[in-house]
Amino acid sequence: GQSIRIAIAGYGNLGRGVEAAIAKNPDMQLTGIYTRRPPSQLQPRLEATSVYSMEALSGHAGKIDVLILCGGSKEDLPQQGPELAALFNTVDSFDTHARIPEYFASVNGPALANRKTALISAGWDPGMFSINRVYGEALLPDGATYTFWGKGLSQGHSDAIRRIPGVAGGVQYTVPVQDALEEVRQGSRPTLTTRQKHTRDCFVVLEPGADPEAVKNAIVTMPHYFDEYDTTVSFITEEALRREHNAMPHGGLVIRTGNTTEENTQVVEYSLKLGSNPEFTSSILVAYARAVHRMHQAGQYGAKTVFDVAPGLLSAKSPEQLRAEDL
Ligand SMILES: NC(=O)C1=CN([C@@H]2O[C@H](COP(=O)(O)OP(=O)(O)OC[C@H]3O[C@@H](n4cnc5c(N)ncnc54)[C@H](OP(=O)(O)O)[C@@H]3O)[C@@H](O)[C@H]2O)C=CC1
Ligand SMILES: N[C@@H](C[C@H]1CC(C(=O)O)=NO1)C(=O)O
Repeated sequence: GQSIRIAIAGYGNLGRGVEAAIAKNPDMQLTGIYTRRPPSQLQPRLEATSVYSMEALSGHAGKIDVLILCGGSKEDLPQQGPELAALFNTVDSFDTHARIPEYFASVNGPALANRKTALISAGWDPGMFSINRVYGEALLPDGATYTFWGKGLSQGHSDAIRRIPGVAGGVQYTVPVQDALEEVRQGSRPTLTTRQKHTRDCFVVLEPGADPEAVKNAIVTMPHYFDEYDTTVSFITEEALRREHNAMPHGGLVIRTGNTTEENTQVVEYSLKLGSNPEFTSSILVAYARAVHRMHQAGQYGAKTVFDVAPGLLSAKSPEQLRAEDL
């Protein structure tokens, strides 16, 4: 049938990834990129991609089936999510876990009032890891769940660093504590605090004249991002950032160890090894855009999470094909 018309709001790592992911999905077409910067400033991946200013977006509501929000979770999505869910069916990757309940409510109101479908917090964590945490708990009620990330580049934490006054650029790597990972792998089901599972290493380029101590303090005390972790902050040049920190690999795993009887232990593991965090995340957002389009057509309005999406809706295959080929 008619291809699904996708647009991108915000053109950073995710925006570029969504542009690439759409090209891998023949049932979808990219109608345009919308940016808060002057459109002429952007070099889209694909020459043919139309770039518009964000102001043009409201006038284009009739030609977009799903708008994928690629802004930063720290400051962009809290404003753009609720605003755009009033006008479009949306998918976003909001990942400030502690704030998801309030964000869900802020998006649900405008989406319901305007009979739109808004999927929040898609991606891999939150997203695919969330689904596997729920599978683990539901399938093995007597057990323990562990999530480990990295070593890799967290886009959410890198975005949060870049929003600090005086910061010109920066990245954050998440490092799992090997001993903790080993303890879990040996099945001893340890109780581990946030601080015992990961450390965070930040590399920051300062604006001229910025105070390193003030920036370092703003990072290590940042609620929901760094305050519960042992965090290092290193100051580097713009040149070093470009040369040594332009790859965005990541990965991680969700482990559920449980007992179905006293004598039988079961272990479920879901793991990711990502060459590019943004491209993988974007590929997930595009698959969920297919589901959101179908959920909207079925009259399922309001804010949704990945817990509300039947897996079959993600696939380009028909239910009949899925039953015949993948069950
Ligand atoms: N749930 C999950 O598993 C995951 C979630 N995420 C989330 O995705 C969010 C976005 O990540 P990411 O795409 O890496 O963020 P970026 O920093 O690359 O982009 C964020 C926004 O900043 C603006 N921007 C981008 N580049 C520039 C630039 N050179 N100059 C000025 N503005 C710029 C863009 O808006 P505009 O075009 O309007 O200027 C863009 O939408 C993260 O904050 C994170 O929370 C990321 C990975 C996984
Ligand atoms: N949301 C994360 C995706 C994963 C990575 C992560 C971390 O390293 O803390 N937490 O969740 C991101 O923005 O990259």
